[in-house]
Amino acid sequence: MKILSASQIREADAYTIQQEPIKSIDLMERAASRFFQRFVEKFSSEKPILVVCGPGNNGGDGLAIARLLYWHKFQVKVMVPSPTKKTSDDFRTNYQRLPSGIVVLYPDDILQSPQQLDTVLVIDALFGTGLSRAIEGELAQIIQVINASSAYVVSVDIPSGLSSDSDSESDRIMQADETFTFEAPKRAFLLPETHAYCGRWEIIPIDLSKACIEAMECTHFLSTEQVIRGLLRNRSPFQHKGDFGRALLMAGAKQTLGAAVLAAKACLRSGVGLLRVHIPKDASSILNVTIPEAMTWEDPQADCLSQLPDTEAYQAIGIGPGIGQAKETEKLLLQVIQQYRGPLVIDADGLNLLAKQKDGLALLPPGTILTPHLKEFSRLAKKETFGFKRLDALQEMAQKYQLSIVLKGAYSAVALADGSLHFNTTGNPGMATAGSGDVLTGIILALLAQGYSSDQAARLGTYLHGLAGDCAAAELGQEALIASDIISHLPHAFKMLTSASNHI
Ligand SMILES: NC(=O)C1=CN([C@@H]2O[C@H](COP(=O)(O)OP(=O)(O)OC[C@H]3O[C@@H](n4cnc5c(N)ncnc54)[C@H](OP(=O)(O)O)[C@@H]3O)[C@@H](O)[C@H]2O)[C@@H](O)CC1
Ligand SMILES: [K+]
Repeated sequence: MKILSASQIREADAYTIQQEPIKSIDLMERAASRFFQRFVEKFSSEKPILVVCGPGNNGGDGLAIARLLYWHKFQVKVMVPSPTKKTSDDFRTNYQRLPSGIVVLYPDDILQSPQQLDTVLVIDALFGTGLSRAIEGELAQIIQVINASSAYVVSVDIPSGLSSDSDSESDRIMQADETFTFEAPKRAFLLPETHAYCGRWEIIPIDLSKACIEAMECTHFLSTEQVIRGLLRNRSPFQHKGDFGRALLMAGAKQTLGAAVLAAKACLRSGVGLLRVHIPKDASSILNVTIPEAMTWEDPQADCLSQLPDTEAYQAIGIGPGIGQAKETEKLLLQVIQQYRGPLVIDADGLNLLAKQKDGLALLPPGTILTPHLKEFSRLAKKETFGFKRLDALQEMAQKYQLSIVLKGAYSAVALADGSLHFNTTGNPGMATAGSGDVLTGIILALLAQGYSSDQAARLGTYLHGLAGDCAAAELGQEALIASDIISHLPHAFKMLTSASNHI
């Protein structure tokens, strides 16, 4: 699914108005009535509602929503900007259409007695995608008092003050409990710094022109179930284990063999034909007992990995989980990068060792997959960035070095060599636990060995990892979830993807 920028949405609005054709005010009515339909499915008419409206079309939506609620017996008041403020045409039309029974308040009425907010549900229609600067004055104060109150907040299109495609001033953003957004998700919903402002969000379709949206050039996408399903290959009855690839996993050091075990189990649970694990000396017995399905290759050293095994026989290599940062291991990583010609996935200390090199990224073969979390990404980029700037840096890195990079977190962002960014839609906070990243490496390694391209393996692997985590959390809760639970739910995740549709 495409994630449109604010200007692309404006373009789609304008195209729809012209081509459908439909008047702007009628498109606003359609948006308001779709919002209203969803709102009444979720909320009863018992709680009084305050719709806070800004001067533009988001405020116009708010006024139309207030009218529809009033007609359906909700107790509703509206707040509009002071009369001296400039308002949009469609705002004014909907202001004129407001039934006389609706009480109209001004910002001062609320600022003078903010305690009234504690007993209402607020519908936030102050600013939408037309926000062009930080909010100031009375409406900034309104946001602050609503955030300080115990009001439940449902935002129209986007939390007011949150810019959909660029960084925003954090003290002037409405903190929504829910956001009903029109037609397409907004980028700010997916970033670690801003996603919390939206609360739970959902898309309200308003039938903008499909032809227009399809024709739009886009760089940001949501990895929906439908898209991911299209990536997963069917198995034919005549395929044998040789068809599903041989993978080599280089993982573990003396104190961190668990990482090797987790990555290896996840790899085997993700469809690989054969797996060999390169581990430190004397660790074979542990691996043989915990994962009898895996073969091992023992390094001459007992503390860390130091020597390159014969890599010829493998379709893909995964390196990093638990390997530590010993000098010998650093040398080994560089040998792998420079000598191996198949696809690679690099994680954890593999990334940290890479970040230590002067220009480590330039050494990577095109198509390599990196799976950093935020801190590892900063180390690779050699600078710390935040919000949209981090996203830009991610896109730039993937494009410049022709890599697939999975930036892990809520809505993990998968940046591909073609400059596109794909936000993952599965996963939950229970997965922020030790070993979770090792599991992801194992899954991606298995997919690479099976012949998935690196951009497919990065997106599909990230989705499956999150989906298995969601299955585990549904059964066990988020708090008790450990990385092994993600692995044990991988079969459910694969089955869900190959059976009936459940996720967005
Ligand atoms: N037909 C359509 O297009 C549809 C649109 N829809 C709805 O419209 C919303 C977008 O509407 P919008 O473009 O009017 O922008 P919105 O965010 O309401 O207001 C911004 C206005 O305020 C101004 N302004 C900006 N920043 C400011 C600030 N910090 N402090 C003070 N003022 C500021 C800015 O004007 P400026 O001063 O920059 O000239 C602008 O006039 C969208 O989110 C959706 O809800 C739906 O109905 C579907 C159909
Ligand atoms: K809003």
